[in-house]
Amino acid sequence: MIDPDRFEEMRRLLETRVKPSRYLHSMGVSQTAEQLARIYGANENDAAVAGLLHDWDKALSYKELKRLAKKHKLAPKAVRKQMPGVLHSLTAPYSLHEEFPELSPEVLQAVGRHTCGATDMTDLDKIVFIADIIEPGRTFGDVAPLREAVGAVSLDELFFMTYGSTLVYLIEAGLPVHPDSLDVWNVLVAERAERLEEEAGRCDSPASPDALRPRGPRVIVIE
Ligand SMILES: Nc1ncnc2c1ncn2[C@@H]1O[C@H](COP(=O)(O)OP(=O)(O)O)[C@@H](O)[C@H]1O
Repeated sequence: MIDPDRFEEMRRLLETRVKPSRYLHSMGVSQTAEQLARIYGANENDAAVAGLLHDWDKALSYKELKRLAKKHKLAPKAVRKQMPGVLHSLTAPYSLHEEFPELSPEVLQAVGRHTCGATDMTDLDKIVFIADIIEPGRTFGDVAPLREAVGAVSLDELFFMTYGSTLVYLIEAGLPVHPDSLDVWNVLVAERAERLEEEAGRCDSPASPDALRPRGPRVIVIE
């Protein structure tokens, strides 16, 4: 738990570290992540802190990011060379741990996964990833359906939609995609198929045993 005074200190340090537009984006991600955590029952303090600090390493040059990524073995050479834009998320847990040793592993992990995700995302990881895309300051891409889906669909479904939209965006823009992202996507597709199958098993589809039961209140079960 980061207390309000410490949060305020982190906020001020971020403001002096990154450019104004990045600072505003970070404030938007922090607030959006906190709201998502409230809606989906995750830790609001962790979400607000991870959202605030997720772009901490955007202040570093590509040269420095590549050096850190190589030092900590965070990305293969092809990724360091072809898509240096993803490196800030991978290096940030190391930089933030040095700067703020009290940050929990959960918060550091969510920061580290905010760009490319992972095959085993926690709810906090998903929340920070989604907040980065849908915070109010984001104007690019078609984020409206994602914003409309908040609270109307499960967190897993919202993350599936958000991850898919970032991949579509990258491909349509002719940009390279991190090689691990296809693994992430395939896990999300498989997990979603399981969820849909479970849901279909619970509702009155012709294939479900429920559909064969008599309609109307013929039997009242009192538990
Ligand atoms: N899976 C991915 N593979 C390769 N590049 C990606 C991937 N996801 C995002 N990017 C790119 O990485 C950069 C940083 O993305 P991100 O961290 O989401 O944005 P921001 O730092 O503005 O919050 C962007 O240029 C984005 O297009």
